[in-house]
Amino acid sequence: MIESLRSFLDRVAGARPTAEESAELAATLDRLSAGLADRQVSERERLFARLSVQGRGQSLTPQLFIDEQDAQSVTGHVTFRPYFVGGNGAAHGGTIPLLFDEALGRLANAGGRRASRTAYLTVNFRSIARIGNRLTLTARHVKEDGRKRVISGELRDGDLLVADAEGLFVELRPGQP
Ligand SMILES: CCCCCCCC(=O)SCCNC(=O)CCNC(=O)[C@H](O)C(C)(C)COP(=O)(O)OP(=O)(O)OC[C@H]1O[C@@H](n2cnc3c(N)ncnc32)[C@H](O)[C@@H]1OP(=O)(O)O
Repeated sequence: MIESLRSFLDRVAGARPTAEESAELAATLDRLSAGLADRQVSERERLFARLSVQGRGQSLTPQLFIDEQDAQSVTGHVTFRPYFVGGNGAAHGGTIPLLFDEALGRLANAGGRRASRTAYLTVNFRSIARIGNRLTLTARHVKEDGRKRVISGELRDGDLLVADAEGLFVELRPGQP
């Protein structure tokens, strides 16, 4: 279902429907939304945003496929689809930190470590992330100091460095949301 939603969003991003077609589509979408009105459940019960599902079952985030992961590092790949275009064939700048937050956050909480949240995330944009290109993401656990975990990451298009990032993740205290 989420994959169909992603494909639809890609088609919307690439299309220029007529006013009449837009109105028809809007009516169809409103009908689909109404169909889910009776199926609203708590966050825990939803399919959306689950770590166990590839791409987290979430249409918001660029779909990150994990190739290898242990407690110290993660390697994966991602292709920014048409939905993520910012302009001129490049992914929207905001989607790169989104991807890093997802990847670095996963690693920060991997290996039996207790749950943490992003305190800061610094991203350097080195070259554009081209829509449709398969990019490689690597992240590694740099250091740990009490509740603080520093994780770094790189996004590459072949040998070309697209972006690099550093995040601080702070372990949550019991009861901290
Ligand atoms: C597994 C799922 C994959 C996806 C994961 C994605 C993760 C996320 O995106 S989480 C959502 C985004 N992040 C948030 O919403 C976090 C909002 N902020 C908070 O909740 C809190 O500020 C939080 C938890 C980060 C830190 O607060 P708190 O627990 O009170 O820590 P606090 O006592 O202030 O600081 C702890 C240490 O971290 C340091 N620190 C905290 N924030 C920062 C910061 N922004 N920069 C530098 N240092 C910081 C403090 O200086 C302190 O250091 P020390 O122990 O050496 O004195």
